[in-house]
Amino acid sequence: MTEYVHTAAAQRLIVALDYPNVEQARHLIDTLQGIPCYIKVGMQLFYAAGPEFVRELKEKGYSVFLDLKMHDIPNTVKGGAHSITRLGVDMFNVHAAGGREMMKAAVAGMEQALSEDKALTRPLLIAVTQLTSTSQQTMNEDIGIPGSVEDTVVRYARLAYECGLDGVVSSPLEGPAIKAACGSSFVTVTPGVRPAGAEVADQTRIMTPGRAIAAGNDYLVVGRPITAAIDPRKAAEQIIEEMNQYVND
Ligand SMILES: O=C(O)c1cc(=O)[nH]c(=O)n1[C@@H]1O[C@H](COP(=O)(O)O)[C@@H](O)[C@H]1O
Repeated sequence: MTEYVHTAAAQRLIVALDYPNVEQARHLIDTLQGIPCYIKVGMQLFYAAGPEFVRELKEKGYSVFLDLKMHDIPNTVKGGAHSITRLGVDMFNVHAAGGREMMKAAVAGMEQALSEDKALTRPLLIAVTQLTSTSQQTMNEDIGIPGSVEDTVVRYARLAYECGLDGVVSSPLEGPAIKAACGSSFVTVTPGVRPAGAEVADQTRIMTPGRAIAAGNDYLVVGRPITAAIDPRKAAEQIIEEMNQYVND
């Protein structure tokens, strides 16, 4: 098989399979065949399709981000991280707002699974900071966290770093401040990506794919600009081409 033309860029695109059933998810996967992108399975699909579909994606050779955003007491999150790691995913996440003990418990659950099954590869464990749908006003007035979104995101990122996590989910806007605080190898996974002119919908902190990569972010999460496009493959390829202009390796 010939290698995909923009492999390095494609591997940094995480396509969010936000679908209600396996049939629709499989259809998109078939449409994207040959593009070496990451696939994200979130709550909607996982609660409908379960771990079996995650295994199917792994068998098809995809890198999988299981986005269940755990946020619970440390013991429960430890158990969740253990079960998720055993599934063999490549990336999963918890909410940084769960705090230090909860994030350390997630690391412990993951490490326990890795020590029990040496065939597993260590996944990236990522903390959600402030959701990309959250505006400054919502964070200050509804959630009740004072200050700027960027300061809050960086505070969460530092905490996640101290707890031994591999990176954070944030908007692409905060990527440079996170890297400055936690180092360039601390991974930034950034939803809130919208090609110029695309429907913004419920996202508030957004950037275009090219700018998000140029800002130094590692992975871009894109859902509806691909899944709701008339031609999803073309939409994905256009995003990858735009990313590719700023990818150096
Ligand atoms: O953890 C995530 O993936 C996530 C965090 C966040 O702050 N914002 C956010 O949009 N996401 C996810 O990223 C995807 C974005 O989808 P679109 O807005 O359709 O591109 C969705 O699957 C969200 O669940």
